[in-house]
Amino acid sequence: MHVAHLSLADFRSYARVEVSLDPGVTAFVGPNGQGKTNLVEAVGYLATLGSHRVSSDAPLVRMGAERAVVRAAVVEGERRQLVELELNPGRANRARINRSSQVKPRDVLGIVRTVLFAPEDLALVKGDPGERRRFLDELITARAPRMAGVRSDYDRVLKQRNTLLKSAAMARRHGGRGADLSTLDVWDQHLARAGAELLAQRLDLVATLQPLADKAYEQLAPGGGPVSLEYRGSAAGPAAGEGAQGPGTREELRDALLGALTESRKQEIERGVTLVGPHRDDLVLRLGRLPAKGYASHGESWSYALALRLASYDVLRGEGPEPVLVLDDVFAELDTRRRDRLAELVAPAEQVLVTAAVDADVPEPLSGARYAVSEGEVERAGP
Ligand SMILES: Nc1ncnc2c1ncn2[C@@H]1O[C@H](COP(=O)(O)OP(=O)(O)OP(=O)(O)O)[C@@H](O)[C@H]1O
Repeated sequence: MHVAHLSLADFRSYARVEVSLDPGVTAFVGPNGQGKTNLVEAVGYLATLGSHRVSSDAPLVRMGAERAVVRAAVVEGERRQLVELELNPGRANRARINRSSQVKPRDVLGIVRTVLFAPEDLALVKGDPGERRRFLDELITARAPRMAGVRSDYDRVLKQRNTLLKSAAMARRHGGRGADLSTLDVWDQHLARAGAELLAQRLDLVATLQPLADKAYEQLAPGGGPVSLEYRGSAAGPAAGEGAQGPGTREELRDALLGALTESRKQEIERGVTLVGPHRDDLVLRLGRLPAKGYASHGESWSYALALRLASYDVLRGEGPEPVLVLDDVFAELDTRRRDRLAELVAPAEQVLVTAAVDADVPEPLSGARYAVSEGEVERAGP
């Protein structure tokens, strides 16, 4: 698939901007802070309903404006669809497909598919487990958009369960008899059901990613691997991910989560927080025998992050419409060898959007359409 037209209103620094795009490579080039990333961030938002830079929508709305609108014409084979998202921080966002009446924002997921490479990706390797969970969850949602609903169910149940545990912990600390925990069993059931679904998808994804990430790393840094991915579940036992060879059944995973919740209940009531479940899990990335986090060099960490994104691209491309590749400011961060390898690997994709401060940062294999971005103006600069 490719994005044929992007239209923004009050998004980030843009009051209004219209950009027509062709398949193949398009580079947005211009000095720092001119709005290049803002453009590709909007494309990413259509694919994930989130930004790769911020966790809330408020910074995406132009300062002083009330709402932002992101619109795109998306072409998949013979089919052309128009997707529109209206961002209303503090209120519900709205969405439309083909100028229809309103749909739920989640209904647009799957129309635009992206794999986005950005300097922030280094945190996949060096950052906290939350970064890697987000990576996995965004990818499982791109593979199966209905997972957006499962994720939000899980988050909602977790929040309610935590509120209950917190009030129990507070009551204990203040010498009371403790809060009414009779509903905890019900929350456990809900949490285990949504958690098992999430876990099953994550385990399946990790098994699918593993050989692809290893191959991608070898292409980027020959001889530097192997890389291996291990899902580390907070609920002990193979069914829940610890040392798992493959995903267990939903029932096995649900039972493992329920068992772990029962085991840690006393501690959870003391601490006032849910201690087991997919929200506490991690993806351990190894390079050779060592964990990449804490051991890999800066260059190796970069190669690892790029390999994870390339593997994501392979997964999505193998299962559905080809995603748009977005490379936001990554080439300036790489040495010549890695930069050339990456460029060769992504060049054949149906659509590649690149941002760079100067022309020289766009490698040769990615020569294509150019837009100059300066002071909020986006102008075709070639060819
Ligand atoms: N909500 C907002 N309202 C108005 N301006 C904003 C908003 N969010 C970001 N900006 C402005 O957008 C600019 C940053 O744009 P962007 O991140 O796209 O830059 P860039 O061209 O990619 O730069 P670099 O090469 O440094 O990454 C900054 O000047 C910032 O002040």
